[in-house]
Amino acid sequence: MKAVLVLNAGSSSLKFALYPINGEVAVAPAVSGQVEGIGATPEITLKTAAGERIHEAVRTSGSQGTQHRDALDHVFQLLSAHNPNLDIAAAGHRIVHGGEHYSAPVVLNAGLVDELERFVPLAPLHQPHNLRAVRAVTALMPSIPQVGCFDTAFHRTQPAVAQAFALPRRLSAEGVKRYGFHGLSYDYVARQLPKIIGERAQGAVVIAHLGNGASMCALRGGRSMASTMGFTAVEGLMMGTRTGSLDPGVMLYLMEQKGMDAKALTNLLYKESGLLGVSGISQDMRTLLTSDAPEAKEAVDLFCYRIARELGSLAAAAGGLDALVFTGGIGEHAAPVREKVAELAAWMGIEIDAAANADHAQRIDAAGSRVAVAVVPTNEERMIARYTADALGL
Ligand SMILES: Nc1ncnc2c1ncn2[C@@H]1O[C@H](COP(=O)(O)OP(=O)(O)O)[C@@H](O)[C@H]1O
Ligand SMILES: CC(=O)OP(=O)(O)O
Ligand SMILES: [Mg+2]
Repeated sequence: MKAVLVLNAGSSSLKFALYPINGEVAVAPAVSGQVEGIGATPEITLKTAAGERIHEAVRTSGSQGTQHRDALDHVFQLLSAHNPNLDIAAAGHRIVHGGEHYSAPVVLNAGLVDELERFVPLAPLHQPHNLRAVRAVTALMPSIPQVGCFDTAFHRTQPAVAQAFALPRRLSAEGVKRYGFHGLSYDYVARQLPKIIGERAQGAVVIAHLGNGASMCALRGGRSMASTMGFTAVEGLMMGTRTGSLDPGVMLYLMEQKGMDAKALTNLLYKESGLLGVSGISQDMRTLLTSDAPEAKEAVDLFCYRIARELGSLAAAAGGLDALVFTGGIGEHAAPVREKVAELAAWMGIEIDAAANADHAQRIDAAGSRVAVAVVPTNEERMIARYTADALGL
């Protein structure tokens, strides 16, 4: 079987897939799986080409970086053990930050990978793992071409005003501006929408990508108009372990009054905050939704409140609201989160059907809802496979 290998390293997950190619990329992967729970207790799930399901713990310890590395080794081990006849023609990678210059998928080489290393400080939970995956493939299969697909690319259609910070011009000229992330996910979901919400897909749409990393995107005519994430993937919504938007004055206070340096602040903003920090219990929405602790409820309530607040802001950027779409691990699976957001956004004409929501149905809006509400499972891997094949002319 000739196939494209897709690797998607998220902050808490490593998703992978093998898409057969036979003239064109298959719609469904022959083999797929993910390591979940990186940062806590990672477990790998693999669906083999024979339909067998393998689920096991990833032997690892230590930091998130070590866990990502062990997860990647485990993926390669399982893939080669279960696919002896595999012919990998190319590899496609999710690369979270492409900066100003990479607004389309690119064929990677060693020099380019070194250049993309510059963005590690702007995406410390992702970029190192994305680039490690590229280097690991080079070491194992030096002759296969590799393509990088950027999370930031989809947002380059945003008007200049949506990408600007109110900073002095010299900093904006250096590229200190809002980039936006989760673009592969928004791209995939936007392409599904016409089938699900009809012509409203061309109107004012807000997609909420709620995973361990979480952001929202306003779209018009299927193109990105604004996003909650900015220069880095820490702006915007509250996330699993990230603060989301924070009064910059808090950082000045922490530096001046508490003597915190950049490293300590990075840890605080990216790793110790969000659902984990507020609950003091877990970064995992599943754990919080089943906990009786009041701190767990407070964390979930804040998470939903922030989404509802940003929804108002993004509707302003899109010039209205015809549809709200949920995706990502939490968006696809956490009915109570969707319910709470809908309740807070009822004033915008959003009303959901409780039974459809509990079933995670594709359309969850109630009959009288002015705004269409949908749940669309994302598929960043499919997007990467397609971009990789296109970039290489496979
Ligand atoms: N059944 C579920 N109910 C509630 N939350 C879930 C469920 N399944 C997954 N999640 C949440 O989804 C998050 C992971 O989302 P995902 O999009 O896969 O993460 P990443 O941002 O690492 O790509 C987990 O942290 C978990 O909180
Ligand atoms: C950009 C980002 O936060 O990605 P993820 O949700 O996969 O962690
Ligand atoms: Mg993700």
